[in-house]
Amino acid sequence: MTVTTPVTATTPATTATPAAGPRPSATAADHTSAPAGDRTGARTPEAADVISGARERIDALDDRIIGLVQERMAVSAVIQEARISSGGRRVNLSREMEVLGHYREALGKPGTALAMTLLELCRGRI
Ligand SMILES: O=C(O)C(=O)C[C@]1(C(=O)O)C=C[C@@H](O)C=C1
Repeated sequence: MTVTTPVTATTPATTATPAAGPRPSATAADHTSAPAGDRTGARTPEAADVISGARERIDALDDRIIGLVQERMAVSAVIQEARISSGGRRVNLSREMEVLGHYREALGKPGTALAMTLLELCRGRI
């Protein structure tokens, strides 16, 4: 089986401190049909190696994504504080429509859901 590796960048996408924390430990379900000590679900050692390596890359990418989300939250807070201090409202719906459209164009319908989650992280629930 061939595993494609579309992401090749190795430089950090942000200077923000990655939010690395403890990862959940394996549950009993992870071990039901795999060799002892294997958490990949692979049926061969070769596949297990591919999966383990790719998972390390995913973990590193997730750390960068989390760092970018935290950076976005901080920048969004600057905007909201400036607007509120000037007498405006926290939320600007026309701008949110632009953000939603941007994500939808790039990622399709699930991109809209992702953008909505990001907006909620950045300005709270409305
Ligand atoms: O761009 C703004 O005006 C923001 O306040 C930032 C932001 C965002 O996080 O993208 C947050 C709240 C607004 O409702 C719209 C967008």
